[in-house]
Amino acid sequence: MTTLNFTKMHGLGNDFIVINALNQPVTWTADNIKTWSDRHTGIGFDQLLLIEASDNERCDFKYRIFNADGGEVEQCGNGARCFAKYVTEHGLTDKTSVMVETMRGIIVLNILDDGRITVDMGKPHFAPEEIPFVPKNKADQEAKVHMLVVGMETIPVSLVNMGNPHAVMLVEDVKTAPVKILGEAIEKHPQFPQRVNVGFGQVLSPSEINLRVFERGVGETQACGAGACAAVVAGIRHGLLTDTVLVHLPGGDLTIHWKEGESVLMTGPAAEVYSGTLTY
Ligand SMILES: N[C@H](CCC[C@H](N)C(=O)O)C(=O)O
Repeated sequence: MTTLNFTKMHGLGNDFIVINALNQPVTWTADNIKTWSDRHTGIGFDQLLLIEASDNERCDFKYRIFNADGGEVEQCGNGARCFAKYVTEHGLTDKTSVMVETMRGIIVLNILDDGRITVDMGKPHFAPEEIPFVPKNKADQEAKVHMLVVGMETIPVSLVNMGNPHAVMLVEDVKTAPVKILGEAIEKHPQFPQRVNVGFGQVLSPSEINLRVFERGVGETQACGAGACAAVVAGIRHGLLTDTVLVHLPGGDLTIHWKEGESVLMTGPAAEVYSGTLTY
């Protein structure tokens, strides 16, 4: 039998297990992750976060992210805040600004005096090949809003890569949005070769939105940091939002700041729940 020490954490109800590979040997399979993420047969989580050493001398750590379905992905905003809380409160660093190597590049985590964390999530990208998204034709290639054919419906979506792919749509009321049905259909839509995270945004004012996210490889989560960044960036690009927006997610609120040409900054809380030992 193999054992693994883990710590359960969450960012606004988007929940994780954090595994420190700096002080224990770590080997697993995608099937192990699927079992562990199950809320009946395992611990239950949306993503598994792995702490490793970075080969980049500018970085303090390497941070890897695995969805509940076992797939490794490029970005996790709520997870980044939990990562920052973990490495500072478990004695892995005494810094309050931590540079972390991820699959998509370097992110910077800043712990604030009030315990919240601001994450520099990097710059958004929009070109179809950067999402990635396969356009139907030249007009689709150049569009700012893509008309996605989903069954008998045509859904207008804005596409943003935050390190990971996001398709964002506007809804009248998040409470009645068909998140599961449309989320499932769009996540696996053939025009997204790496699948996609699907955001349902309701504009309340130029500085405030409601948002629900159906996450790639997971399903609807209580919150999605990268999804909040993607929704705000899309709203700003369409002239609907100002450069600093309060995002209300089912699990709580995030503050997102972005100006054209800059990195997206996300600020919010992180919580530790318990530590335990996996045996497998
Ligand atoms: N929950 C994460 C996003 C995970 C994205 C993952 N579902 C993907 O496949 O990209 C967040 O707070 O940013």
